[in-house]
Amino acid sequence: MAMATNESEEAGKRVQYPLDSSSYKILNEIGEGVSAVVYKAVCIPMNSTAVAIKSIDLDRSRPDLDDVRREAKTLSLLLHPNILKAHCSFTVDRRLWVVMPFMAAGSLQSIISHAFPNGLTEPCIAVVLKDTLHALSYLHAQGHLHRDIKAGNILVDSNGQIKLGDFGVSTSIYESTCTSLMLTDVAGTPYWMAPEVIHSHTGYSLKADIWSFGITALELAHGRPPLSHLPPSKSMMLKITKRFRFSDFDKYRKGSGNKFSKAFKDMVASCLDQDPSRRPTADKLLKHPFFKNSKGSDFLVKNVLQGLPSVERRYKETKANNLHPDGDGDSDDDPDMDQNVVKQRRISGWNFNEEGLELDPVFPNDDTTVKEVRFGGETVIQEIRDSGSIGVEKVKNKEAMLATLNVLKVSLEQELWQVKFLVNTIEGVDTKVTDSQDQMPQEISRLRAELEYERNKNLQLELQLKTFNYNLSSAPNNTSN
Ligand SMILES: Nc1ncnc2c1ncn2[C@@H]1O[C@H](COP(=O)(O)OP(=O)(O)OP(=O)(O)O)[C@@H](O)[C@H]1O
Repeated sequence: MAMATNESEEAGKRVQYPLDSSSYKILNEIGEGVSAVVYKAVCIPMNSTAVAIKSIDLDRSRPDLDDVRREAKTLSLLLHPNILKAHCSFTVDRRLWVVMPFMAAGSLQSIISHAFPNGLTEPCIAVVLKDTLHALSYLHAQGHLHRDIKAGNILVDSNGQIKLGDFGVSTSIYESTCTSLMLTDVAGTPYWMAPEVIHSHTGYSLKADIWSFGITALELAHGRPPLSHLPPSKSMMLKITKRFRFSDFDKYRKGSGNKFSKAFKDMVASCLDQDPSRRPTADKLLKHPFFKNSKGSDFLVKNVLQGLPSVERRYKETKANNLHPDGDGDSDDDPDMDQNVVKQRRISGWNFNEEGLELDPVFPNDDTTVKEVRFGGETVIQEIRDSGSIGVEKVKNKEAMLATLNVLKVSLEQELWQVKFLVNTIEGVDTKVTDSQDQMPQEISRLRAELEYERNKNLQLELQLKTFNYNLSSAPNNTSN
């Protein structure tokens, strides 16, 4: 496939980056997406300038090829200091190489997951989000939706400069076949998707980016997006069936009620309005009091980037941790990582956290003979190891608890299925995606079975959510709207 672009502009001058792979020397792997690997490399004929190369597997992303073309086209037309513009792109065997400026600190997602697991402070969030809004305001003025706003797509360079990247699913409302400037296809990453993108019969428009922007604000504040403890399909369901309220997410972190300023909460809440027409535009958000005293990029360097390991080192550590969650990863020279590992090894059980709809790890204290399970602040199961008996204590609101636990059960079953699928894939058991004609029927029936499985689970889930919502609305002290 012949597909090559060369669009780089530096300091007002057009700079031609070479369109052949031999001009680049790959140094390290620094990230990976669904069907792409990102490398740090140098461009040899350009005084060995550092670049990032996103190498997209065209076979694995075949259905997304239009996205790839769209990304190249979109980027070639945009020029803004807060938008990451590719230097060039060309094909290498069955892969598309997109050569980009190297953003030395990597993505905000990689930064928070490594160094700020509980989120950034508000002044740091304001710096990041303000520049993201500048990029969004420009994009929207050009009639473009980004459609994948999230911390993983906000990149930072060593000077603390912020750039919005990854235009894989972005699109122009003017290219849409609808006359009402509305789109109808589902694109983006589930946790950050606006409800109308998932569900609406009437389509969605620029305000879908504003929803994702609000979710990104929460992601930066908490270290992860809301509902991310659920598998993606379920987070979508919850978003559709239950109004998402900022206060819901605020409860996730114990004692965090006063953690955020009124201005921050107000700004996020306005982005997360279920009604897209009531969400502010990017331009209006820029005038919000939350951004009034926003600091500059130096502040980010001092408070976030200083002391941060390189993006390649962070990626290596994350990969090692994912491969060896029991701590056999490459952590020899990092005491913080060792501590983490010790913690992970010492988890003795899980407590169900009703408010967060998730499991909290239990760290054993040395003389524990009693292992308890708590629900809604109450001990409901006490295991006394000496006698070997398990006692079920007070169970308040049994039905609601059962419905919630059933939702959790389905979630765990799905995760178990995903783990099995991964194990099979790694072991090479009948899960290889293949192009070969004679293996296609086998592949189709496998996919059919997978689809059937997902459909059944979703049906089950819908039923459970109905019961759950019914129980909530019929509870005597119900205050939800
Ligand atoms: N230009 C760049 N400079 C430095 N690091 C980069 C650059 N582009 C990407 N990265 C790193 O690579 C990681 C993966 O990027 P990529 O765009 O492939 O995936 P993603 O956006 O996280 O996932 P996906 O696009 O599949 O949803 C990023 O999180 C970031 O840390």
